[in-house]
This record gives sequence, C-alpha cells and structure tokens, in this order.
Amino acid sequence: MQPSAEANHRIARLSAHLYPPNLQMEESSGLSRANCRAKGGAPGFKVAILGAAGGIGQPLAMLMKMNPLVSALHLYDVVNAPGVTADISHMDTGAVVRGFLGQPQLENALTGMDLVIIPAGVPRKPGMTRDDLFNINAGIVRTLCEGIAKCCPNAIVNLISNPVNSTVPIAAEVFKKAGTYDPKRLLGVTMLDVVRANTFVAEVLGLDPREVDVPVVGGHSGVTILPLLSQVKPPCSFTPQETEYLTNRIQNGGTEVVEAKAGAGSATLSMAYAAVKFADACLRGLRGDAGIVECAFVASQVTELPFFASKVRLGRTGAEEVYQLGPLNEYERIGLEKAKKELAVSIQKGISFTRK
Ligand SMILES: NC(=O)c1ccc[n+]([C@@H]2O[C@H](COP(=O)([O-])OP(=O)(O)OC[C@H]3O[C@@H](n4cnc5c(N)ncnc54)[C@H](O)[C@@H]3O)[C@@H](O)[C@H]2O)c1
Ligand SMILES: O=C(O)C[C@H](O)C(=O)O
Repeated sequence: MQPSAEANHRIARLSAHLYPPNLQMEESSGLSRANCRAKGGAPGFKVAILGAAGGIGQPLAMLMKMNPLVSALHLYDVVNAPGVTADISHMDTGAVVRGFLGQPQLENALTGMDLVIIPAGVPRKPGMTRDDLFNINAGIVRTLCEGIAKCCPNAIVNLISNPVNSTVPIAAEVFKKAGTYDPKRLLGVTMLDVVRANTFVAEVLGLDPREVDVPVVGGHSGVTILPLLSQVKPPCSFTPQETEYLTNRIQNGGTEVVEAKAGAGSATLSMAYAAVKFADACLRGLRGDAGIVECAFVASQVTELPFFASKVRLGRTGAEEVYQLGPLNEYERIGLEKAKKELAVSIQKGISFTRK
C-alpha cells in the first residue's frame, strides 16, 4: 500500500527533525519512517559534542547517548558527522541524535544547548608536548567558542582540546569579547588526571580504584598536573619512593599513552570515559543535585593565577564554588611552585592569542 499524503508529510517532518537537510537518508522503500510516531520533547538536557567524529568524540558520543539525563545529543564535526550520527542514532536509548557537518551547520548544532563538550582539535604524536598543539587548536577553539557565545551563551562548556592550560583562557577571552563570559560556566576538563591518579594509587595500595579519590590540582600538562597524595581518600600514607613514582606516573600518563600508540594519537577511550564522568557530574549539578564535587581547570582565586584546577562544587549555574587546596606537605608545596611557574606562561599565551 502506498503511504497517504498525510503519512508522507509526517515522514518529511520527522526526517527534518532527525537530520539536517544534507544528512537526510534516502527513503528507498517508502515504508520505514512512515510508521514512526515521533515523540516530542522528552525531558532532559540538550548536549552538543564538537569534534564528535574524532578518537575521543566517537566513544564520548556513544557514552552520552547512554546517559539518561540527555534528551538531545548534537554531534558536530568538520568530517564524518553523518556516519557517526547514523550509527549512534540506532542505539535504543532515549536521547534523540542529530548530526551537523561543517562550519555552516555550527549554529544549528549549538542553538538551545545546555552543555557543550569540546574535544575538537589535533592530538599529540610521540616527541610532542601539548603546547606544540597550540598553533592549530587555538584557532579551532576560538571559532567554536564564538559560535557558543552567539547561539548558546548560557551553556556549560567542558573544554577538552589541548593545551587545556591555554585553550581555557582563549575561551574566556572570546566570551569576554562577546559580553557573555560567566566564569562558572567554563570548565577545562582535567578529569582524566583524576581517573589516572585513582587507578595508579589503587594499584599501589591494593585497593579497588572505585574506592579511591585523589585530588589533582594545577593544570593539565607535565609538572602542572599536581596530585595531592597527602589528601587521598581513604586516608593513607606513601613512602618517598611511592610518592615519587606516583607523581611521575600521573604527570606523564598522557605521554605513556602517546608513546604506546606510536603515532596513532593520544588517549581517546579513557578520555571519553573521563569526559562522560565529568559531563554527567555537570548535568547532575544542573539538575540541582547537592554535593557534586569534581576537579576542573577554572577561573580561580585559589592562587595568584587567573585559572587553576582544583575541586569545584557543581550546581545549577556551573562551578558554583571553587575550593581552596587544603594543607599541603613539603613535597606538594615544591610541586605547586613548579606548576604555577609553567601555568603562568601557558595562561598568558592563551590570553595574548585572542587579544592579538
Ligand atoms: N583534556 C584532556 O585530558 C585530553 C585528553 C585526551 C586528548 N585531549 C585532546 O583532545 C583533542 C582531540 O583528541 P582526539 O584524539 O579526539 O583527536 P582526533 O584527531 O581523533 O579527533 C579530533 C576531531 O576534531 C575534529 N575537528 C578538527 N577541527 C575541527 C573544527 N574546527 N570543528 C569541529 N571539529 C573539528 C576532527 O575532524 C576530528 O574528528 C586533542 O587536542 C587532544 O590533545 C585532551
Ligand atoms: O597526552 C595528551 O596529549 C592527551 C591528553 O592530554 C592526556 O592527558 O592523555
């Protein structure tokens, strides 16, 4: 039986809802979507991933599609967004997935979003520092943040693209220029450092990593990654050798993966896991859940630097409280001075880039 004019109209409406025009699927049988009854506006948050077709973006998109707090998931990239979108949209979970390809579709991707997660940009190869990515990724982050300022200025932004110590100041400057800057809503994602610290500390102590909580402060690169091993929960102590081993391993966790991947990129799967853990905490904060505390690289008055990673309390408006570092031991105090010296340079580099 041929679908009626009314049914054809419904197909067109539904297709337009699920896919922007250039991503629409061919309707070869004339049957598939005719029988669909689109359900409108499920409750939940609207989340966009920018760089969704990349090594982090794809598993991150898959995991966000599984998050019951997400009602709409927008997948934006400059390549391969239609393929990733088609694939992920077949998962039988609640979030409605839509794909957006290339700069002309950025505004549609961003309009109405509550949370924007940014893993767009190039990753490291062996021998490179995160700062070596600055020249390419700074411009990418600036363009994407200009879109956010225009289309969803109240969204929470989770910035993953490296070098985080510079890209977060870049984003802040873009938002200031646009008159939309709210420091509470801009969060550099340092969760992978915490995830690694929990894992490595649990190995040393012979514990389940899920029982371990290690605050990691400072920034997200080399010596700026400062695990506070004196504040580990459950309370414990380490020998000087254990402290040295753990600090080095946590600070060089990214390089460990870059070298193991031997030119094929940097951490993607553990990063997607960490990004989802952090995004879920942000969404629970937005929902109004109490007591959500995670580490993130944010605007800060904890030190003399304008940005610093430390524990923050996540709420309806983002990072509502930035916690002090608490008591540090001598080893950590020396580490803090080293971290601040390097961080100051990276932060200034980001600020200068946008003011040029
Ligand atoms: N914060 C962290 O802890 C952390 C951890 C791992 C990786 N990273 C960083 O995340 C970034 C992405 O890593 P990856 O492994 O996914 O890289 P990737 O190359 O696999 O993916 C990046 C994606 O970004 C897309 N992209 C490039 N320019 C874009 C633009 N202008 N707009 C939208 N998308 C664009 C690419 O097409 C690609 O799909 C890198 O900068 C990496 O260093 C950060
Ligand atoms: O190390 C990298 O370049 C990627 C990321 O910052 C990481 O910590 O794994």
